[in-house]
Amino acid sequence: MTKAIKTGRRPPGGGPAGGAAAGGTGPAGGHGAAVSVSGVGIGFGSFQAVQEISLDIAAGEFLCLLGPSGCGKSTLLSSLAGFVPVRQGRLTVDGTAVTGPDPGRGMVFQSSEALFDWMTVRQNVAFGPRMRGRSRAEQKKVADEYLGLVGLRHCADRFPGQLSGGMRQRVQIARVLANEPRVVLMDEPFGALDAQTRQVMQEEMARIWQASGCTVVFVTHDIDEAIVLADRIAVMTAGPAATIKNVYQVDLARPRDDTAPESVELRAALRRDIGEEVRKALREQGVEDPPEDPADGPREER
Ligand SMILES: Nc1ncnc2c1ncn2[C@@H]1O[C@H](COP(=O)(O)OP(=O)(O)OP(=O)(O)O)[C@@H](O)[C@H]1O
Repeated sequence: MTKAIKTGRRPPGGGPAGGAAAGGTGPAGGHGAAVSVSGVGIGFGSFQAVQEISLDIAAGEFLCLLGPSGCGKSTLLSSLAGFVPVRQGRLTVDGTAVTGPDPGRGMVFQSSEALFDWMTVRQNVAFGPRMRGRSRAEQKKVADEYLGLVGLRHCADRFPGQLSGGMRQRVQIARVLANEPRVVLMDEPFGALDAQTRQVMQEEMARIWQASGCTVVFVTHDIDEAIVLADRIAVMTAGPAATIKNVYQVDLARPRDDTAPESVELRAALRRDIGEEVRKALREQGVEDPPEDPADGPREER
């Protein structure tokens, strides 16, 4: 039986649910790492963006971070990437403290401008292996392997500017995976795509994740996207000093059926959580009577 279970504020670091290829091996034999976020606070100057964040993410798990705009999702992801130091608490990957960027933690951004426009698609994907001193033959082999995984081997000799937005995002994902990361951090990677392409990319992402065996931390505004992709969904409170409001286990068979009663129930719970936080933020901004249903308020979630 499938079910969605609210596991509360500080869940134990249980393994992935839903029968995914958790901890499996990818095309290059990679596998996910366990990520621990323990009592983490992050700030900028006098501003405390997030505080007391604790999450244990199992090796090979797909965790979605969901929350109102500006609550600190990207900030937490940037700290996991090693770009922003934490002020309080500790971040570890397989028990080793995160102290800076590392190729073992790959980041996929919302904008595919991160690609090198003057390089072909294959050269973009081969960039990491090239930097690591792999031979030309190995670079090509790895690039073609990951381009195959994202369904773009036929585009290897094209330039990014000759591809659609969805294709460019797939190249970005292949480029990150070619570094054989054990953790992939994704910051609204499909946020700039049209609805149809986004849906296709979500299906592709589920397949790529299962094939690669990576641990994924995926930031999104989109409740439906989180339900399609996640083993667990961590909902953040509104900032400043945002923290984890609730964590939901998504024990739904893959591919996900968004009309299943459990999906409908989970969507309602997530909308309620986000709605409460959006209304709280609006009240703090001086809006006296924010709308009851978040769907009537700012479109921070779907
Ligand atoms: N470099 C920085 N300097 C100062 N404040 C920052 C910096 N980066 C982020 N912030 C602040 O930290 C808070 C969290 O920002 P963040 O971008 O992490 O939120 P978010 O949840 O990812 O938002 P969105 O969903 O809109 O992308 C915001 O108030 C933002 O203004």
